[in-house]
Amino acid sequence: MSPIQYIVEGGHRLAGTIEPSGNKNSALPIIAAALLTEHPVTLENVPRIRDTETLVELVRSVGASAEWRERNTLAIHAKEVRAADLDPELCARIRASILLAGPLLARCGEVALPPPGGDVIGRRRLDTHFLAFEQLGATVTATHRLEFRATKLRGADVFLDEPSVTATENALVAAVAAHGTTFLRNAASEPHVQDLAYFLVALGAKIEGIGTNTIIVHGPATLGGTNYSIQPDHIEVGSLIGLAAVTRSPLRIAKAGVEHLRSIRMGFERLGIVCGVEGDDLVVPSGQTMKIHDDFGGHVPKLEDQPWPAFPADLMSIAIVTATQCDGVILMFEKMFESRMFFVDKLISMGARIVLCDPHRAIVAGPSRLRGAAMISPDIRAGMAMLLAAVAAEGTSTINNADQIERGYERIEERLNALGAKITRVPARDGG
Ligand SMILES: CC(=O)N[C@H]1[C@@H](OP(=O)(O)OP(=O)(O)OC[C@H]2O[C@@H](n3ccc(=O)[nH]c3=O)[C@H](O)[C@@H]2O)O[C@H](CO)[C@@H](O)[C@@H]1O
Ligand SMILES: C=C(OP(=O)(O)O)C(=O)O
Repeated sequence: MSPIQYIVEGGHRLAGTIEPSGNKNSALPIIAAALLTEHPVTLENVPRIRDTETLVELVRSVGASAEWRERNTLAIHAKEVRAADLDPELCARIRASILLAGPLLARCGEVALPPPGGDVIGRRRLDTHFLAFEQLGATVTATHRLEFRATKLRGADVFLDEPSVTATENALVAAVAAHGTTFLRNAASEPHVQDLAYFLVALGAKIEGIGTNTIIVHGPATLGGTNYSIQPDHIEVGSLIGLAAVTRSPLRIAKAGVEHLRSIRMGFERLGIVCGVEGDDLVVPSGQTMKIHDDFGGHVPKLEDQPWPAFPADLMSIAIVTATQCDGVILMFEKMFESRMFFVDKLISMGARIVLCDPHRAIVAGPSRLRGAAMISPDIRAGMAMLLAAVAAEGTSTINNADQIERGYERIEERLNALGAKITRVPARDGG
């Protein structure tokens, strides 16, 4: 695949209706969990993005069939699987390759995985995965490969040392195959963790406490096949709210999955952006005040991310670029990842007024006029934040390494152009 560059002519107002794709971070664990059953599974509303394409290649490499039926429908049949010879290069492309550990351990009794990749946004520990697998009766050896072995997985009362999303997902899948009841305490409860749990229930698993931080699994389940539709991507919805705000454009985000948007809407409301709900559509009117709400007594407010149901870490970059267009001062506090904020340098060179206090905190003072610039996308969300800045800026911007954006957002230039943006997608000339 040749590297991709976006050339963006900024300053155009947008309008119209856009539907979010299926949730990337649901699709990935669900595709991996389809390996748990020997019966056919059909998944609808699967985002056709680089991360899902890579995981599909990995799923095929362990002996399952995986065919795209329509653009976003994926049929998987894992009649037989072998947990051997996973391609290190494919595993290193995505964080989600670690999600093969749970289903392959359950199906094959052992698995050796090359280390996962994913966004380079700070240290990404796997200790919580190891803790959960060990408590479920597996032995774990982590050297240049991650090796998991269990002749029999046993239900256990597991207390996760942090509510890690992918560790909860791996533990949940393993618990479905384990003998006895498992309690997963201090579990992550993000919409994608819930989506995976509902998929497992559709296969025949018995799970209580979905959406809470104590998940109870009664195993082992006798699993069948299913047809399952992936939920809309709440992170994409948040990105589109940011897009509407920075371009001062009216947008309707159709089929937005509004039940999962409370903390996201609350975060944007702090920036003076208020969305309406009509059925399952989210409406972002133009004419927002874009005035940052001070804390009581006129104190400088802050927006911080935390595990669900709080404001999600994957929207922090989008919130920062949005705040540059709002009137007032706000502290943006990225609590979870230590390298996600460095991209603000680029926003500063475009004219934004931001002080990066340390790797976790940035003060944004707005509004400021952004000018087009040459950028390189470091990760999915910073890349999307740069795209928002470029669409809002005066003049032309280039974003190299746009492949990163396409790891998480499907046909984004085509879909934003349909709203009135001017983005051209070309092979990068300088390899960036
Ligand atoms: C494929 C996938 O689903 N990736 C998502 C998943 O990654 P992933 O599952 O890798 O992320 P984790 O939930 O494990 O943790 C993310 C980071 O937050 C830290 N942490 C976590 C919990 C906590 O209470 N305190 C804390 O500081 C962890 O130490 C880690 O550095 O969840 C992240 C956090 O929502 C998202 O950014 C990723 O998009
Ligand atoms: C960090 C992300 O993805 P991953 O965990 O797959 O790298 C993301 O979706 O923002």
